[in-house]
Amino acid sequence: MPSRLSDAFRGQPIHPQQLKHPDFTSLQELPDSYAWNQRDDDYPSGDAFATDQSVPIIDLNDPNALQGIGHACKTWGVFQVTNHGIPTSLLDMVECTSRTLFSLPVHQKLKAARSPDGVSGYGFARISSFFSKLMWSEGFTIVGSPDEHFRLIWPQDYRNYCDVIKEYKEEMKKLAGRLMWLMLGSLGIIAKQDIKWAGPKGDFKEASAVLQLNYYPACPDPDRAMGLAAHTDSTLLTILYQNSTSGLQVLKEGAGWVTVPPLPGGLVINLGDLMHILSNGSYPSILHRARVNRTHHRFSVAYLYGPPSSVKISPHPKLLGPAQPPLYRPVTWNEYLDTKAKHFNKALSSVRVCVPLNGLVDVNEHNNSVTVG
Ligand SMILES: C=C1C[C@]23C[C@@]1(O)CC[C@H]2[C@@]12CCC[C@@](C)(C(=O)O1)[C@H]2[C@@H]3C(=O)O
Ligand SMILES: O=C(O)CCC(=O)C(=O)O
Ligand SMILES: [Fe+2]
Repeated sequence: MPSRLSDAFRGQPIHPQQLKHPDFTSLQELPDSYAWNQRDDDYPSGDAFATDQSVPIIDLNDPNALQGIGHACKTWGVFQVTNHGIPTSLLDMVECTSRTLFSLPVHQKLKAARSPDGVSGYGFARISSFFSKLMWSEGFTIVGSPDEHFRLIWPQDYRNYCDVIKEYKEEMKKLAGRLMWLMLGSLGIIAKQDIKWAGPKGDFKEASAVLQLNYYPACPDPDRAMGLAAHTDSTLLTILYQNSTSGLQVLKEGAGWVTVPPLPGGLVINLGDLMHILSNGSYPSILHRARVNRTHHRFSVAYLYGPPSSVKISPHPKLLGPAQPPLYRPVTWNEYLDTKAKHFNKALSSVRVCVPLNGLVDVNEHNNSVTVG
């Protein structure tokens, strides 16, 4: 099992045909390979339902933010934050970098193409291989430093772009650490020593992260196209910046697909599968997708946040008891990414512990170490 994030997909290369990239600007109508039918997506499709429910908005300066976050995590698995401390100028600069990158001619972007078994670089979303139709989007994944790839794209002036990305990642890391403590606090986990990997200062210094730049070109037939198909993130949490064009939708039980409207200066926080595991199933990971727009391009930037590569995430001992056995076996982020690359939306159930009728807890698949009587 590879231990570095950049090697996560060595065993699951993407088929070369899925790496070909069209020039979206030259397409006047939607090619059949991009036209989705309901059966191409496993989940309820069509327009977002008319609903009066909306994703919670939490003001991080509010003294009641912790309670609000706890409620949002339990009932939604997603919320938006304001007063998060990330300067608007930095959000603008990242959007501008992304806009400049995706506006380049395809042959230029392909100089930094993601390799079939790699994580970093330009290409389709990793989940594309699970769908028979193509997604109306382009992505650029950054693991560690963007230098190597940006130098291939902008040989003269890559440094300024790299600096923007580095600053953005640093600011996101601080915010993610803060959100981690709020989420953990809302679960009743408050002591620094309860999460060893938070480090001596409790700043989650060794945490891992991946930055994903997404671009959704304007689309001649948006109702039949799909920007990014329904998925949960494999992360602990994801901090998503979206520009002023809406497109993000989340699936809420009882309400269907709910659009998450862009909030000026706001950021969307998605709970990922690892947080679901850590909370022993009490916080859901949110199923979400991105739709596209007839006249407007859309950009989003996802900061995908997980534990240090060597750390196994498991249901937190503070949440367990005789009546609350662990529902999931321990996994590192890399092991989970490998499982996700094989099983996609069945990944969570494939790391779920089987609870037989005799009350003994056993674990399925690769792990044979946990038996709780
Ligand atoms: C660390 C990762 C999470 C991610 C797969 C990846 O290796 C790098 C890209 C991430 C992303 C972004 C778009 C949606 C997603 C499902 C995908 O296909 O690639 C996520 C992956 C994930 O969270 O599992
Ligand atoms: O573009 C969006 O709104 C969603 C992006 C996303 O889900 C992701 O990058 O994981
Ligand atoms: Fe996502």
